[in-house]
Formats: sequence, C-alpha cells, structure tokens
Amino acid sequence: MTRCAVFGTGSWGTAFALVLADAGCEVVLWGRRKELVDAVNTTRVNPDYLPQVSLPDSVRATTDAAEALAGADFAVLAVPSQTLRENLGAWAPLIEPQTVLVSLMKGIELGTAKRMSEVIAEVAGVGPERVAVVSGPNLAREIANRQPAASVVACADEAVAKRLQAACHTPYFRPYTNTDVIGCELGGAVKNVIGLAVGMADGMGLGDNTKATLITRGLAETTRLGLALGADPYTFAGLAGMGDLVATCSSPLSRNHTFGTNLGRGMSLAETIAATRQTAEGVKSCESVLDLARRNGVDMPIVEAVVDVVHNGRPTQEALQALMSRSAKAERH
Ligand SMILES: NC(=O)c1ccc[n+]([C@@H]2O[C@H](COP(=O)([O-])OP(=O)(O)OC[C@H]3O[C@@H](n4cnc5c(N)ncnc54)[C@H](O)[C@@H]3O)[C@@H](O)[C@H]2O)c1
Ligand SMILES: O=P(O)(O)OC[C@H](O)CO
Repeated sequence: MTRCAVFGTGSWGTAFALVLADAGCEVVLWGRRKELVDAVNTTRVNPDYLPQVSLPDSVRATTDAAEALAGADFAVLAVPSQTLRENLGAWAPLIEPQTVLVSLMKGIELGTAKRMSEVIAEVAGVGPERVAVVSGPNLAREIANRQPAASVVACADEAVAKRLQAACHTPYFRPYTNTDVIGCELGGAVKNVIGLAVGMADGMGLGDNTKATLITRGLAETTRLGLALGADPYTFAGLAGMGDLVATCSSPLSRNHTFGTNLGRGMSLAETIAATRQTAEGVKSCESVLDLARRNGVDMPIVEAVVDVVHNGRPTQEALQALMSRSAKAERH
C-alpha cells in the first residue's frame, strides 16, 4: 500500500489527505498542535478547518514528524509557503531515500524569489526526480465535499508524476501529469495575486468586463514570466494556469479573492488581515512575484498594482486608474 505523510493540518492538507485516503493510500497527517491532532484521531474530523468532513480510518494524525515520515512513499507539504524553509529544515534529516517530496503550496519565497520546488530541492538536498507539485483549480472545501475536480501533478520525471497520479486519483479528483514544474508552480503562485486584483474589482462594485480583463491580462503576464523562466507556455492554458485562475477569481471560497474584495470595499489592510483566518498566499507572494519578475526583466503591471495597494497603501481606485492609463500596445508583444 502507498504510504503518504501530509505536513499541515490546514484546509488543503486535510482535504488532500482525504483524497489520498480515498485513492487507497495510508495517510499520516502531521500537525503542530496536539489538541487538533488528538481531535482528528478521536473524532475523525478536523474541527478548525474542515468541520463538516469525516476522515476515513486510513488517515491518522500525529505531531511527530519522524513517525509521519517512516516508510513514506510521498511526503506532501501543505504549510504556508513562507514557513516552508524553516519547517523543512527540521524534517529533512528524517526523510528516507525513497520518499518523493510533493508541494501543494502556491507561493514564492520572500527574499530569494524561489519557487517552492527550488526551496525543497535546496533544503532537503534532493534531485528533480524526487520533487513534485500538485496545482490546479482545487478549492479545499469543494474537494473535501467530494465535488468533481481535476488537477495537475507535475514532476520532471514523468514516471514519478504517474506514480503520484495513481496515488491521488479518485472518482471525484482527476489528476493529469505534466513535466513542467516551473509552469505549474508559477500558475499557482501568480493566480493568487490576480485573485486579489479581481477581488478588489468586485469589492469596488465593478462588473464582469473589468474582471475578465484582469483575468486575461493576468494570464498574459503570468505567461510572460513563465517564458522568461523556461516554462512551457501551454501549461498556462491548462488546469494549473487558466483553470486555477478561473476558480480563484470567481469563487467566494477563495481566501485571496475575499481578501481583495475586502480591500476593494474600503477595509484597511489591518482590518482585512484581522478578518482573514486562513492563508492568503498572494498577500506576501505579490512582493516575491514582483521581485522574480524584476530579476528577469519581465513587466507585470497587475502584480505591481496589487503590491502598491497591499504594501504601499495606494487606494484601489488610483491603482486601477494607473493600470488603465498605461501606454497603448499590441495584445501580444
Ligand atoms: N485551501 C485551498 O483551497 C488550497 C488549495 C490549493 C492549494 N492551497 C495551498 O496550500 C497551502 C496551504 O494552504 P491551506 O489552505 O492549507 O492553509 P490554511 O491556512 O488552511 O492552513 C495552514 C496550515 O499550516 C499551519 N501553519 C501555519 N503557520 C505554520 C508554521 N509556521 N509552521 C507550520 N505550520 C504552520 C496552520 O496551523 C495550518 O494547519 C498554501 O500554499 C495554499 O496556497 C490551498
Ligand atoms: O483560497 P485560495 O485563494 O488560497 O485558493 C485556493 C486554491 O488555490 C484554488 O485552487
């Protein structure tokens, strides 16, 4: 039987543990807090993040990383992106040679502008054949309710991607393989920033033309960055690109979208942060995505506008006007 360790008892870690269990894996869920781990083991429910979902007996929880990692085929990482380096540093010595590390995270590291797979390779000292990524239109609550969805499992080694695909394929979760790790990760990280922008437009009371414009031009800047970094442009037309962008930019379940909506409605940054209980990766990653773009000479005006609003206190209306008053250009340049 395939053994999986899932690190992070938040929304997506817990929902993905359910997917793995439904696909026939034995799953050990690692969490920081003993009360939550005990609650999962005794009630079969994660009361803080997915209280409506009952987990099967093949999912058990622990606070002991060594116990979670013992004999694991896959170690699935679902902690906030900015905490990965520190957390993985502690877990790395416990990882066995057969274990493939799987990132569920959709962020770019602040300071280094590294993708999560790069942080994993660096901290755990593993090659590309032992690092995989899962990314797509996968709002945790819908997946936990076993609503049909698809996703992408990416690894430079296609055989490993196929093994991971088999480990998480269920009647309601349909994973497609891809070898473009860079494109899948960029799609996931940048859509959170575009989701913030679309949320702001929603909060300002703007309509579907504005939102479609932000989504489409957001995808154009994601693709530009991807091309500069060696991604396959077709990835951005797929589930990890357009698919995830559509889900995030249209759903009230998206934390990034909701965060942007609150700002667009006129809430202050402090009020919006206080109202956000879960991880909205784009809030931090907008800065690291912009950093990555600048390091590579790529123009990302929507990302820049989001950084201006979220980190420089620029009013949303002014940021939108600045975007609309840029010089006219060809759609493809
Ligand atoms: N929720 C979704 O629908 C969804 C879907 C796909 C991908 N993702 C991505 O998955 C990743 C995790 O998101 P989530 O939705 O599970 O977030 P979440 O906020 O629901 O849960 C985060 C988990 O990490 C833990 N955590 C917080 N700080 C930590 C630290 N310093 N060290 C260790 N653990 C810490 C929290 O206690 C919690 O268990 C993010 O990168 C997110 O973009 C989320
Ligand atoms: O809630 P968000 O904004 O982190 O989005 C969740 C998922 O990434 C959607 O695929």
